[in-house]
Amino acid sequence: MGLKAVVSSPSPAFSTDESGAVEVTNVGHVYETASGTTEALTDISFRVETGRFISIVGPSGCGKSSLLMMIAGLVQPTRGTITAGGRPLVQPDPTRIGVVFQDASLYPWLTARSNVEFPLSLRHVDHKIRRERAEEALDLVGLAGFADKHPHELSGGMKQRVALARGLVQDPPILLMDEPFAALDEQTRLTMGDEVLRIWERTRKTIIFVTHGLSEAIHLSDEVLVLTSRPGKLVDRVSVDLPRPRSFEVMGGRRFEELRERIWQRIRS
Ligand SMILES: Nc1ncnc2c1ncn2[C@@H]1O[C@H](COP(=O)(O)OP(=O)(O)OP(=O)(O)O)[C@@H](O)[C@H]1O
Repeated sequence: MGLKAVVSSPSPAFSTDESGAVEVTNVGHVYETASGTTEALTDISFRVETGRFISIVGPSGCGKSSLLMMIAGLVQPTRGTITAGGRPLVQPDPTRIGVVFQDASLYPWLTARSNVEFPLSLRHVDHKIRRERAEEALDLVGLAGFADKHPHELSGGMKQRVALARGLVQDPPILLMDEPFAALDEQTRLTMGDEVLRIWERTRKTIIFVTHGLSEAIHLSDEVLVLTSRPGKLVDRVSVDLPRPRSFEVMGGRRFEELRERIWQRIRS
């Protein structure tokens, strides 16, 4: 089986497996454009252990997406270093890091299956294996019966599931998600959050999730990283000490409110 299912409990307190670890050390990024320079991020350092679910929150424009793009190897930091699985990433490598963006970015002329297969076709993976892996990934995201549909035949939530399947198809130990559900209605968003948790508990990938939703960040994560406004700096790491599964009662409780308040205060400051 390509997409490894792990049956032990999620969120180990300590993991010696380095494959899904992410280490960001003194990272900064300055964009240089014709109209001038923008310092997006400054001096960011943190480590994420294998199998942890981390969210990144902060005001608009504080550099959350830039940070994720750097971890993915899509943008190079202008300062500092980033390692994934103990090694630097000088270019995108979907076998090490899968990425899911807000916009599903599916090819409209391809079926769901072919969209998911696409990164494997680029690597000239054998047709039969490609198909098997794509179907396995679609199954994992709950779209087993929809492989032959085209994007226009799918709802917004289903398109995001296809994008998630595409991010998972090469079974990377690390998955980066940049506001993946921001364009969805609230109900679909909640369902998708539960889906991601189910997949995370089954596969135990390291997940780094960017969101504007503080409740969403608390609901999903082991830890929430809080960035300040531009240039983004890491001002707090909030450990979410709520039991899992995060039931309706847990999410409506006093501790949840305390965590939300702390994160909100840090963002405002
Ligand atoms: N390619 C680029 N060229 C120039 N400036 C950029 C580029 N990408 C981002 N920026 C600038 O860098 C800063 C950080 O942008 P980024 O998109 O990383 O922030 P963000 O926290 O993800 O924002 P949002 O929450 O609104 O999505 C912003 O001021 C943005 O305008």
